[in-house]
Amino acid sequence: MLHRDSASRLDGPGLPLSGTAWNGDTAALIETSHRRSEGYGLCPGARPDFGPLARNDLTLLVEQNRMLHTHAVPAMETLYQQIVNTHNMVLLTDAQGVIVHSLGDADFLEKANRVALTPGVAWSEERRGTNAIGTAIVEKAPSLVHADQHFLAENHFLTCSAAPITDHQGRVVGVLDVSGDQRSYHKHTMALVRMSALMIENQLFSATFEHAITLHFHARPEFIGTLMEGIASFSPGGRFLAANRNGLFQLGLSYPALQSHTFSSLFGLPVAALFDHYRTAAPCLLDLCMHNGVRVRARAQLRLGSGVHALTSPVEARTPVAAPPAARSRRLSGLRYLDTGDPQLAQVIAKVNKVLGRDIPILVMGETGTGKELLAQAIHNDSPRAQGPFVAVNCASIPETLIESELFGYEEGAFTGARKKGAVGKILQANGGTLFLDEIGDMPVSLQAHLLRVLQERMVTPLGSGKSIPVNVELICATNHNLRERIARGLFREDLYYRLNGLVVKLPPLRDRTDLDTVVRKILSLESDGGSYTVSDEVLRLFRQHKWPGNFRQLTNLLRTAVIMAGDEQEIGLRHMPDDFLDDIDQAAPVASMASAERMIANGANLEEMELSAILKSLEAHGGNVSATARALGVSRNTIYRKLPHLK
Ligand SMILES: Nc1ncnc2c1ncn2[C@@H]1O[C@H](COP(=O)(O)OP(=O)(O)OP(=O)(O)O)[C@@H](O)[C@H]1O
Repeated sequence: MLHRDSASRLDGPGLPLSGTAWNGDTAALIETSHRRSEGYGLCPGARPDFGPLARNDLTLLVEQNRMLHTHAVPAMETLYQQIVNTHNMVLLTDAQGVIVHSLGDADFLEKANRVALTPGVAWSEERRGTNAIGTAIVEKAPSLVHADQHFLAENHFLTCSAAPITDHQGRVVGVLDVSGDQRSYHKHTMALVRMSALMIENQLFSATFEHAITLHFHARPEFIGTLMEGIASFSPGGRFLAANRNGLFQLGLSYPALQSHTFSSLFGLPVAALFDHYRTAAPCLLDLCMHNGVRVRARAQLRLGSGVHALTSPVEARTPVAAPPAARSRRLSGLRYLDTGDPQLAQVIAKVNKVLGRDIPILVMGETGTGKELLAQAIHNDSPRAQGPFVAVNCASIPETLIESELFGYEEGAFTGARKKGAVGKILQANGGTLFLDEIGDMPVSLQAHLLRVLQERMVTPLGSGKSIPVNVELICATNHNLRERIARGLFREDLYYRLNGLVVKLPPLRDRTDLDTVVRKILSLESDGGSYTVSDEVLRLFRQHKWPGNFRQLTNLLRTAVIMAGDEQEIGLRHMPDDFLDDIDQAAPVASMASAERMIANGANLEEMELSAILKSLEAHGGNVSATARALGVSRNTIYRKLPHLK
């Protein structure tokens, strides 16, 4: 019997895992494969002598397949433990079917050697006729070749189950196979091989996309973290990079089709919202709606720079947020980058420049998203401590019970649940560099005295320890609260306030900035990796009128989406704006239309032309939707059709 993968697609493309699910047209497949074998000039009765590779060539082969070998061996060993003493062996081949590694039962090895089931020997169809390895490569699907289904008579004593191992582009990079005495055939072997191949594929995927944002998702939360989960990777800017086999299946798109997608176009959320989600105290699984309307639950991992940061704890989540991709961080690195022509900001930068390296604590005030953290990072980068660490702690996102140990660290056994060897607190981690305490206004009052003591004594005493450690950090704090008001309400210690506010600077909200045009150009260039996108005059005018409650965060996300929407068009127009922005604009429509009407009157337009222009603009803003346009303008759909009959 030869079976090809025709598994039910209920749970995923590589599953279900029971051995009963293969019901392909096996006779036809065998026949086709046998015909191919004849076409290669092979003869069933022949005993071809295809000797293994010389030792040096085998070493080279293993080296060429180093990554596959490294990630496959642990899975092979686990698989072998399942079938030990069943007269079988586990084999790994390269993409051409040459055996790279093998593990086997001693009593079967002698027989296996007879037919050269050993490293260095090729098991492609061209060399050995119909066989599970070679046929899996040709068919790009799991294959089970049993007894006399093998083309060569000398292989009839074998039963072989093989599954191809593919990379993130669906290319076969190797084959995993279990071969044994045909009398030892077991219907579950194929399922085990398929599971192990999937495990290897996922390992390879993780290693390939080590420095990417990775989303683990499934419609059923209990499948996250299992072989069934979909995995998709994105660049730090949100561009789709790759998905594993189950990820492609759940997304319902091929790898080439996914190339033009982003995190936001696939999961309906800007990638920055992912960061924000994990800034909360106890991030739960994300609830996302995919582009095809299917709801999935998800967990994200951010792997930027060195090390893996699972976005499951607020502290871990914070560090990567402060570590944007290399190119971007360079451009956003210094205070000069932030000076884009707004006089209020220029003053902030001038003040900050004067205290750089003077050991004066800086308190940055400003609404959410005005760039407080970016300013703190720029101060650090321009300071004499630039080579030291920059450690950011968001006091609002760490649960009250954890903040003390996060900041001050703890000794082994300091409290129930403490890690075996204790932990170094954030303050000590920042030693020699800068400690950025974001949302300082939210720090619990009970801890404020402890922090004040550290700042005054410049010594940290980890929880549960009698030893104080000297510490040298530059402190920058940020808040969007009015701290004086909090002092009056007894929520913030006055003595700490005076210790923190060496220099107080206030970042202006985006709506008050006079350099919006430059800011937009800068963000567009960043978001398109140096591309030459521009925004239309009309969009810029609306930007100037908008209140921007989310400030830079909102503008950055909006332009990121708009760049993707614009694609090859270089000018971003209203039609590229997200719906929620247009809804806000619609509410401010009277102001907008009055401004354009004034301009048109100045240019000598008559009433009819102005009316037509208003309709066309509204149509553009509503993506050509006549009903929405009519609603926004307070006229009937018929009126629109009467004015623009070509729409009918
Ligand atoms: N001047 C700027 N130019 C370009 N992008 C900016 C600028 N300032 C801030 N941003 C972007 O806006 C987003 C928010 O910035 P940041 O986290 O520094 O703001 P914040 O004031 O600390 O926000 P929050 O109070 O919510 O923590 C980030 O993605 C940042 O890169």
